[in-house]
Amino acid sequence: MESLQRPVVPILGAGAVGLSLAGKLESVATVYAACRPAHAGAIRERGLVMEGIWGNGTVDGITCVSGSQEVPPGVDFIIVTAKGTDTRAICEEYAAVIRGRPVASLQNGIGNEEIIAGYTDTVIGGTVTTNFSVLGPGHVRVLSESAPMRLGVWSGDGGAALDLLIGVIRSAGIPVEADNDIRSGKWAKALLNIAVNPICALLRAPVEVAADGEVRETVAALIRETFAVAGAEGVRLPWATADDYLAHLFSVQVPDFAAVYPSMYYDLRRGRRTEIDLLNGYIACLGERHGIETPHNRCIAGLVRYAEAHPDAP
Ligand SMILES: NC(=O)C1=CN([C@@H]2O[C@H](COP(=O)(O)OP(=O)(O)OC[C@H]3O[C@@H](n4cnc5c(N)ncnc54)[C@H](OP(=O)(O)O)[C@@H]3O)[C@@H](O)[C@H]2O)C=CC1
Ligand SMILES: CC(C)(CO)C(=O)C(=O)O
Repeated sequence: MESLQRPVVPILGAGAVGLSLAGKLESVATVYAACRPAHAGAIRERGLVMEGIWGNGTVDGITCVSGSQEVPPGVDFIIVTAKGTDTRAICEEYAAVIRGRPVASLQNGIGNEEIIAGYTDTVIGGTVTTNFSVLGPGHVRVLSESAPMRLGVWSGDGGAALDLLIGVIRSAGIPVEADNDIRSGKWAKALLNIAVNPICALLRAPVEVAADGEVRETVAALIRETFAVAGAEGVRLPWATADDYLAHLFSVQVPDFAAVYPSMYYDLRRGRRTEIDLLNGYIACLGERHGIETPHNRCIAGLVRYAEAHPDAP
């Protein structure tokens, strides 16, 4: 069957992550990238330009689309890489493509899979611990891979879809592992984003700032509060205590990403909404529900919301 040899994969919300993935998957799959017109125009004209650890060069053969009518029926699986603030809107826009098909999310934060599950039965949760950025229209850069991609069935009868997805991603040369508790996996990835994304966005600094003597205690407090909330939610994190995770953060993750800027930094720089309410804002909200104090997460979420609302502030 042709689709088994060269699966058909729409990527919804193709920016830094989605275009990089499209560029990599193009060698093994037929890729449709739902992206903005500026990216589509540049890619149609001269291909996708990639640089960094996923390869340097120009990738031809990605089909850019601007609506569900441009995607053929019966796709193999869909990957969502829009910001969490756009998940519902892009699912609505591509509902006809999504319905009845397996859909994977590679987004950060908590809550995307629940939204996607409103549009299809089989949802695959995912995490990607690599740095991606957009350098210009149809031009992306990939840096600093700290852990393999992780994918696991979130809902539905997704075992076969998960195997296919992992096989395709692996054959494209991307390190990937199955995760049999992807709910915890999403929280485990969110710890990194809760720790560094808002701090780097507000301070306009790369990830190394998280280890600075003036900042480190705030990062530690964000994580301690998150562990307390995760415990109340019954989430089993891979680290027994907040201090165990903080040791990993400061010895592995911050050094791995020291020189790069997280996605939230680019959101604020570009005057876009951030994912703060799927990260620190979400922890503050859950903390309130459980009667757990989360002053640091509440405070930093408020600062990010202020910065979102005042994009021209010096
Ligand atoms: N960047 C990174 O290093 C990493 C990011 N992530 C996560 O991956 C997700 C994506 O992040 P990232 O790639 O950085 O974000 P980007 O903003 O670079 O990419 C998302 C793209 O989707 C576009 N988009 C949104 N809605 C639509 C639509 N309806 N049709 C077409 N295009 C649409 C956006 O356009 P517009 O901006 O105009 O709305 C944007 O170009 C986030 O959840 C992020 O947290 C995870 C790991 C690493
Ligand atoms: C891992 C990291 C920090 C990579 O940039 C990320 O997830 C993000 O930017 O949102």
